[in-house]
Amino acid sequence: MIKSRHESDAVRTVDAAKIEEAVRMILSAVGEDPNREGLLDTPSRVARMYEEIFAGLHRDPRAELSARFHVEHNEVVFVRDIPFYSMCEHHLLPFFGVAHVAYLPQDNVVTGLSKLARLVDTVAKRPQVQERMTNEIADVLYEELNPRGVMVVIDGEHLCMSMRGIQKPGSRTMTLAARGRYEEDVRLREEILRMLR
Ligand SMILES: Nc1nc2c(ncn2[C@@H]2O[C@H](COP(=O)(O)OP(=O)(O)OP(=O)(O)O)[C@@H](O)[C@H]2O)c(=O)[nH]1
Ligand SMILES: [Zn+2]
Repeated sequence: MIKSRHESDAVRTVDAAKIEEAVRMILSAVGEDPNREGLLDTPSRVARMYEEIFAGLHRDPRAELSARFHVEHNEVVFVRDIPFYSMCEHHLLPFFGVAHVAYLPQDNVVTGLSKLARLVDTVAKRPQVQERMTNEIADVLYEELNPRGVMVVIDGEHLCMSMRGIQKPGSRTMTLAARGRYEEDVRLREEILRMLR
């Protein structure tokens, strides 16, 4: 079961003053003058930005799947090409791309299509690695909606591999997580992969 982080401290929000202080320290550590005109508002801007891009730390991904309804449909529901932006937890640089989320309903119970995109968003907006993000989306959907199967494919580009280090822009990382019927049945997985081609 995936827990929302800080469950015991639901009101905890970003400590803007601490981020501002840290940004000023980084600027001065890299040899900049944090007091020059162009940089004066940067620490508070960065604090607001972190509040936005790490907002998923303060949301419970399970709560995103609150909408449930019955539809006469027991075949696959597949939302593909959901754009996401996340932050690599090793370098605090963005990785971004698309997530594809499929599930096989149980007893005609489905969730709202937008809720799958909300789930991707909440899990992405945290310090992450792509593998864990893929697994968290699959686990939350499988545990909360109780479908017969779930499959998640993520296709991401990591700026820590593009703009620094090994410097391979355009390289893409694919990760896959399968649960239930998708874990057991290779033909079901192939059906999803065919739809992605
Ligand atoms: N498995 C995985 N690795 C990631 C992800 N994002 C970044 N990394 C890798 O994390 C690794 C961290 O390796 P380190 O050797 O500790 O850090 P580094 O010296 O900056 O490594 P280089 O990126 O090779 O320069 C790198 O190989 C990154 O490519 C991710 O989502 N999943
Ligand atoms: Zn990285």
